[in-house]
Amino acid sequence: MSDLSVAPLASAAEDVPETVLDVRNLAVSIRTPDGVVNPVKGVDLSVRKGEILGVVGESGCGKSTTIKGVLKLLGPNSTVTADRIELAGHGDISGHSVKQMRGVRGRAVGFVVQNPFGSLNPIYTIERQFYELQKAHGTGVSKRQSRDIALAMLDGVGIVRPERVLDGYAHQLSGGMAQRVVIALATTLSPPLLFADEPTTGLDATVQAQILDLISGLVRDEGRSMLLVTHDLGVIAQYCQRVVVMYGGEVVEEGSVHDVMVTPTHPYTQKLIGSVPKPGEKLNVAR
Ligand SMILES: Nc1ncnc2c1ncn2[C@@H]1O[C@H](COP(=O)(O)OP(=O)(O)OP(=O)(O)O)[C@@H](O)[C@H]1O
Repeated sequence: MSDLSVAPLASAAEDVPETVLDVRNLAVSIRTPDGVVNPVKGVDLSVRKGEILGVVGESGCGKSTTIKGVLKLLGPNSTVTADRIELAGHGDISGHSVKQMRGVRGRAVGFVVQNPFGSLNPIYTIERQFYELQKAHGTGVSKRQSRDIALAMLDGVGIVRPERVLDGYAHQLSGGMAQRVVIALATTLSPPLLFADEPTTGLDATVQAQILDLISGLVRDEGRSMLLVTHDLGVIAQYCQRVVVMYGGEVVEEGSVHDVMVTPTHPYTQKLIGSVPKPGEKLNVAR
């Protein structure tokens, strides 16, 4: 994606939207055999109700570590600190244990990862993965009910003949289908907030657009909010209302997509925007 035409601004009715996630001064340090690294250094960000907040920046700038830090998905060799992480309906979750966070993920925050095959269990049928999710959250849903819910969820993410997918395994799915299944799983318990970390990496351009249309529809049509991590400014321009630009583990710029794209103030953002080829621009291609 390289089209930088900007998505419409939020309507006047959304002038003072509720904040569903407010992260203040998030920092992550990771102990490695070569010493301690600090990939996230005091990040502030907030997601408002009904919006898609884009987090953009070059590879290695700390985007994934930021969201994994919020969700406590980093390994035991990491330390996550924050002044606060306010999640609507849950208060400040910055002090939550890993166990408490298991109750938050799935129910309060759905997570769509970069590689769907990494989050699907290779030895369980897809049906069982839906049921395990219900069990893990103690919903009391029976196997039969879980199957019916799963069929509806798969249908909702555009999977034709969902019963075939339910009875099969992850390795039988294409990348795009697997990501649809992950999206269905991530939204089964109706979390009001979704995190999507480069959800279309490795998919071809047509499928990328289908998946992004699907997840943005889940926000637009179902009143959710989303934090969307990407390195692609075209995706930010097309799908997000506000954007946070990260560089070297810090937020260097934040604002409406329109303002940041049209009048970027930070030199890194200016370079990032300047590096996107414009339609009709002559490219220097080596022969
Ligand atoms: N477990 C780890 N051990 C050592 N370094 C790590 C670890 N996890 C992350 N890092 C480092 O932290 C930095 C930020 O990584 P992160 O994956 O958050 O970047 P990113 O912006 O999401 O990049 P990408 O777009 O490539 O996914 C990188 O320099 C990475 O090498």
